[in-house]
Amino acid sequence: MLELSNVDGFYGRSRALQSVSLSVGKGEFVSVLGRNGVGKTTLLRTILGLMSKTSGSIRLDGSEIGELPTHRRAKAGLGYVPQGRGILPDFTVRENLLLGTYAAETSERRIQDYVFELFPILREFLGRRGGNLSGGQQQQLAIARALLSQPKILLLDEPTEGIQPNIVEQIEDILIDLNRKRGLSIILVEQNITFARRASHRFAMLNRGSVAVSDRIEALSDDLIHRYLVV
Ligand SMILES: Nc1ncnc2c1ncn2[C@@H]1O[C@H](COP(=O)(O)OP(=O)(O)OP(=O)(O)O)[C@@H](O)[C@H]1O
Repeated sequence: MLELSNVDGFYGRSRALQSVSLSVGKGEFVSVLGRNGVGKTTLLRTILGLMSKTSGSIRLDGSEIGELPTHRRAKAGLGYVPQGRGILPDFTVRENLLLGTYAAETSERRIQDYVFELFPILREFLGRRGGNLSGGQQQQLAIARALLSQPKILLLDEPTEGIQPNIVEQIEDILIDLNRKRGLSIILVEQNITFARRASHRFAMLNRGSVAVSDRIEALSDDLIHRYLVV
């Protein structure tokens, strides 16, 4: 479904991603792991076309998307939940949700009911300003907004970061359900290893901008965690 080969990403002249190859199959859940600053966010931004300079090949369902602008990649099927959620604080929940529909391939601007079935609180708060929601509610809004772009693959950057534990569990369960029951492919950037282990089929461990190890999640040993994650 999504195939990266020999992808580089640059900030100015500094190469933050080095020759990254990664593939995510249809219905697969892949976690991208690694210490702070190894390039996890940069990898997602590169896939989405948000970096000013990149090279290498990014294919979605066999078509090269690495040269397309971000909005075309979104319409091709990439959904994004950014680090920090990216909610527009002065827009209402309804307006934030509608933004997601603009990234969908269809021209229909409708908030489909299933996002309210996943996140009932959003229906209740439709008229509230996004900035007045709690962190956990904003994260639910960010996921719902991304789903309204009708993605084939969802890219999430640390969705459980800074969120209260009971909501974390709810968000984890919903992401696992979206993958297992609806077959949505997922790339998850996570520091929360317990969640990554529970949710993922495979993992890619980044180190200094490169993929150090890529394997089935069962192969994520304590030794690997010690070598690449423990500070
Ligand atoms: N806007 C930027 N300009 C220049 N360098 C940057 C920029 N953003 C990130 N970097 C550098 O690129 C490297 C990778 O950063 P990135 O944010 O992708 O790491 P990360 O693994 O997502 O870290 P974290 O877990 O802290 O979010 C780091 O060395 C960082 O300092």
